[in-house]
Order: sequence, then structure tokens, then C-alpha cells
Amino acid sequence: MASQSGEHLLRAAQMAEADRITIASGVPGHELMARAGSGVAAAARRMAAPGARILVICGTGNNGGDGYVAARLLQAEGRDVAVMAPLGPATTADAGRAAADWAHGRGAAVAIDADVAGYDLVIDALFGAGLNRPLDGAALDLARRLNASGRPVLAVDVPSGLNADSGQAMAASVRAAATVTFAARKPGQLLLPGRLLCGDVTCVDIGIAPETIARVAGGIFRNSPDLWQASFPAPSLEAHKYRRGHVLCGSGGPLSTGAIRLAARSALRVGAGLATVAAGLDACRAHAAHLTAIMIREAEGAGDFARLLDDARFNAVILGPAGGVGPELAARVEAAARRGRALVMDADAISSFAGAPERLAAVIAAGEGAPVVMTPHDGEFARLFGDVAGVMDVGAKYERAVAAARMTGAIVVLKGADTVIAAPDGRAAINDNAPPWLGTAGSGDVLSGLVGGLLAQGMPGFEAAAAAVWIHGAAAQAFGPGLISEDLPEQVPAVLRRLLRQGAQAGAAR
Ligand SMILES: NC(=O)C1=CN([C@@H]2O[C@H](COP(=O)(O)OP(=O)(O)OC[C@H]3O[C@@H](n4cnc5c(N)ncnc54)[C@H](OP(=O)(O)O)[C@@H]3O)[C@@H](O)[C@H]2O)[C@H](O)CC1
Ligand SMILES: [K+]
Repeated sequence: MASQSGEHLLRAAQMAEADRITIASGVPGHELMARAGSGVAAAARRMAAPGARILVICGTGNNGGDGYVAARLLQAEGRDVAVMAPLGPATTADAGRAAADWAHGRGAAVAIDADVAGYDLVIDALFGAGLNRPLDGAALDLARRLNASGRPVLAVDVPSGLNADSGQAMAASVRAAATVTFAARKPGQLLLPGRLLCGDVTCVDIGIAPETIARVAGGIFRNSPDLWQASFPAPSLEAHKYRRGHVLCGSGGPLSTGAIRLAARSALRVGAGLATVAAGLDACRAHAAHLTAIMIREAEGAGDFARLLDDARFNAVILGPAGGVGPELAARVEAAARRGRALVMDADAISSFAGAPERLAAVIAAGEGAPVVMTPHDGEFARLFGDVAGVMDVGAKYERAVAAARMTGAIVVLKGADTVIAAPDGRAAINDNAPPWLGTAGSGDVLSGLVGGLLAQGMPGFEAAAAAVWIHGAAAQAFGPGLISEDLPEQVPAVLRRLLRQGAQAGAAR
């Protein structure tokens, strides 16, 4: 996993280990703190105009230490800085040293009940990665006063009260306009509500080596082209349409045919060589009125569908968009999985296994390693895994997705504004490029098509799913507000051009 390229996200414990390794290698902790504090001061300079009144709220640990360093640097250049130490003096050696350096000749800290509304910028250095229980008492009161004051907050590492791993507020969390974090982003800064509570996140290099980060990393990544560009199918002259795969898309009934058409069109747009919609006769007639490049084959039941799959040229299958929950659809899933075809399970295909994840796992195991990608939203996920210990009851969203992937053998795309892509081997990617307007009817159908189209071109399951999620978000960003799902496939070419340009540049740089 460590060889996987991409931006590592580090949990608090992994960050502490990176700290420890770096200190053991000869970089003193107070040096790391000095660099961290300097990064905070630089961000404060950008946020606070000259003459602005700055309040630095320092906790007792090293997060507070970063705050003392920033306070000293800002005061040394003539900034109007006050320090509040609501929980008492620093308790760690490095923070104590930073506090002493700040206090030297600079007067005492302000009282805890000082009116925070009187400041132009508040630097939140109360708790960082060391938060280990919900806020309470004075800390909880102060966080609430800070949020109520409407004052712009610059958070050190993470807003105080935010769990750096899960992105959840622990009783409450400071809401920051910006956050300065160190060495690597944390999962809780991309997951919701953490992403909203952090504001703009800047990651400061404090001298922790990339190989140290890779060594402590646990397979959690920020979703970006770096993660999957190497296996992204680049168009080439000899890759004629039969070499770029053929996606078989299972349709719903005659009054619910649009969903699978969105999926099939998306599969073609992302580069699949061919796409065919399989449908009952009445639905075929409905499709015939809409389709041109996408072919149509009649398949009344699961048996007909299975017989279509006897044609090995259908190397990828999409099932679920408005497919109709029930044993019929489950039987189609089984037919595709048992034949070892790359399979995307969306919506109704997932719900057709509600409460029976073990049965789904057995079906997937029969496919002997062909990639299966499921794309549930939270509700479908809960219906499938709700009763499984160790899946719904684990802390962070990516832990739930990885547990589900491990249990079923599928790649799990747990959708949302903070979609997580997880693999049975423990890898997870958190996606943070989806704009609010992507949440529109049918966008999930488009995503299933993008996944299927990339699988048809031979991308491995995890990479195909991560690339599809990223392209889905980028296409929505390209279109802007007012988006409806029919617009999404039409934005894919511009996103592909950008990706191929980036890929060519990366190749040239190698
Ligand atoms: N490489 C890096 O990332 C660097 C990070 N730095 C900064 O260090 C902090 C982490 O510092 P740490 O001392 O581990 O912990 P905090 O400062 O976040 O927390 C201080 C202590 O507060 C106690 N605690 C925890 N939760 C609560 C709570 N809800 N209420 C009250 N008190 C709480 C806890 O101590 P206990 O003994 O009470 O358990 C914490 O230890 C990191 O975020 C960075 O800002 C380095 O400065 C530079 C390198
Ligand atoms: K903080």
C-alpha cells in the first residue's frame, strides 16, 4: 500500500508516530513546533490586516505550543497580540518552552472570560490531534462563545473539538475560517462535517520526510488523479472499439428506462468501446426511441440476461439503476458475478441483497477476483450492512466502507458529499471535489456508468471507482449550478482532456 502513489491522509496516531520518528532521527520536537508555529503566523498575516487585534487561545499541550510560537512571532513584528490560556499553563516540555519564550517580557495572558468579540482574528490552539474526549466545561463554553461571536478563527492543526480521524465534532467544535495543518492532511479534514468546520486547509511542511509519512501511512488517501492516473486508459490508435470493452447495462421496466440510459451514455463518454442496454420488449421499444450509439438487446428475465452474458465480449455489467428491487435483479447480479464479469452494483441491485451481505459475499467470491464495485448511498448501505457487527458501528466513514469491502470482497463506494472509495485490502480514498449541485436525481446512475465504462477498459476496481468518482465531481464542477444529470456525461470529454494533458505532462516530467 505504501507504494501506492497519491496524497496520504494520516490519522492522529499516525501523525504522532511520524513526529516520534522524526524526533528520533535528530530533529528536536521544539524545532518541529517552531516550524508549525511559523506556518500559523504566516497564515495569520494573510488573514489579519496590519493593526488588527489578534487573540491566541492556547491549550496545555503541543497544539497550544504551536499557538505560543505563533504569538511570539507575530508580537515580535509589532502585531497586536493577546494570549489566553483557559486551561492553565503548558504541560509538555516543548509547549512549556514555547510558552516561556512567548512570556519573556510580554506580560500575562488575558483572562478566560475576556470578550472574544473584541478581536479581529482568533487563533485556536486549544486542542489538536491530542483531543481524546468530548469537549466539556470551560473548553466547551469557550468553543460555543467563539462560534457565537462570529469572529474569524484560524485553527491550529484542527478546530478544537473536531476529531481529526472521523471528522465528527466531539460534543462541539470550533468553526474555523481557515486551518493550518502539518505534514499531511487528516481524514477528518475531508470528511463531513469536518471539512466545513476547518474552512480552507493549508498543509505546512514542517520537515517530516515524505518517506516517513509513507512509512506510517495506513492506506487512506485523498482522491485525486495521482492515485489512479497510472492505470487510467489513455486513448491509442490500436485500441479500436472492441479493445475498449463492451458494457452490458440491465434496464428497468418500460416506465423507468432513463436511469440505465444515463449509465450507458456515461460508460461510452468515459471511453468504453461499446454499450448495450438489455431490456424487456416494452422497455426495448421505449429505449429504441432514445438510443443511437447504444445498442439494445431483448432480455425478459434473469435467464435471458444470463444467456446474453454467454457472449464473453460483454466484459463489464451495470445493474441497479431503476432495475427493480427483488430476486430477479439479484439473479442477474449472480449471473454476472459467477461469470467473472466486471460488475457495477448500484441502487436496486444493492437493495436486492438487503440484510443478506453474506449471500452477496458468496456470489462475489464465485467470480474469482473479477472486480465488483458497489455504489451505495448511506441508506442503501445501512439496508445491506445494518445488522453486521463491525461495519455500521465503527467510527469513521472510511472505516465503515473498508469493513464492508473486507466483508463482501467488493470495492465499496459509500456516496455523499464526502464519498469514500474502499477496497478489501484496506485502501480508502476520500473524495472532496463534489460541488453541492451534484446531488441531483440521476447523478448516481451517471456514476455507475462511469465506473462501468472504466472497468470495461480494464482499469482495476479500486482505481476505476476512484477515477469515476473524481471525474463525476469534476464534470459537475465544470457545468456549475443548474446541473441536471443529463448534463453530466456531456461534461466528461472536457474532464478527460484535462486528465490526459496532466498525464502527458506527468509522463514528460518522469
Ligand atoms: N507533526 C505534527 O503534527 C506536529 C504537531 N504538533 C502539534 O501537537 C498537537 C498535538 O499535541 P498533543 O500535546 O498531543 O495534544 P493537544 O495539544 O491536541 O491536546 C492537549 C491535551 O489536552 C488533553 N485533552 C484532550 N481532550 C481533551 C478534552 N476534551 N478536554 C480537556 N482536555 C483534553 C489531553 O491531555 P489529557 O492528559 O487530559 O488526556 C491532550 O494531551 C498537534 O495537533 C499539533 O498542533 C507539534 O507542535 C508540531 C509537530
Ligand atoms: K486547534
